[in-house]
Amino acid sequence: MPRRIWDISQVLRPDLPVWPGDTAFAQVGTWQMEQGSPVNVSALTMSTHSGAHADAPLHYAADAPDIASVALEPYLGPCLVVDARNCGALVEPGHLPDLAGARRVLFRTYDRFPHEAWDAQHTAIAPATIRALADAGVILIGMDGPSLDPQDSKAMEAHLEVLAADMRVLEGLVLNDVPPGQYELIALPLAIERGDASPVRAILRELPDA
Ligand SMILES: Nc1ccccc1C(=O)C[C@H](N)C(=O)O
Ligand SMILES: [Zn+2]
Ligand SMILES: [Zn+2]
Repeated sequence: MPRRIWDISQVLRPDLPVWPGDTAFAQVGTWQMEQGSPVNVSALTMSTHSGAHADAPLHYAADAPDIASVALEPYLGPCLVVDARNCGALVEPGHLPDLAGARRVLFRTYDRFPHEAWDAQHTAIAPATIRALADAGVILIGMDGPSLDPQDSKAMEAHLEVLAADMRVLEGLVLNDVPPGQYELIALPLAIERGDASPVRAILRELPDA
């Protein structure tokens, strides 16, 4: 019996909601078969933070590693999905379940992911929660919201806690159809030189039978 896969990625498309003022996703044909080319080739324009993506430490620290330099281990392996839909503005330490030794934790904050419109009021992760996860040995934090910090944050406190613990980040995941529990995460970033982030094709897969 094949292990079930949940695709937790957003579809990258021209009307993809992006951070206010950020680069819209665009795709332009450069060679087209309908114009006699033997192949179709296109060019993409997009924010590094489009859709489901992995932040590089470079995003929140000017001299920190780019996305091409980070080790890949955090982005694949056992993972805990947590239902954090009723936490209000911030996921606080008191909202954490027993992590059961999880090294990768994904937070679901939406009943239904807002595919059609940017959510400026998205739930964020309290800095104290990041610290509690780091103290528990977590190496990767993911969420369905577009940022660990509130949209109007200037201090970027959650990201700076991630930096202090050298944790890795996934944002913009789609967790609508994923029950809380244990999975295998696969969400590898592209090796983009000087990249402050990279889109990922993120999936969860049923764990193999014990
Ligand atoms: N596109 C941006 C432009 C400016 C500031 C933030 C963003 C974000 O998308 C938030 C980002 N994903 C983050 O890691 O917090
Ligand atoms: Zn980001
Ligand atoms: Zn971020």
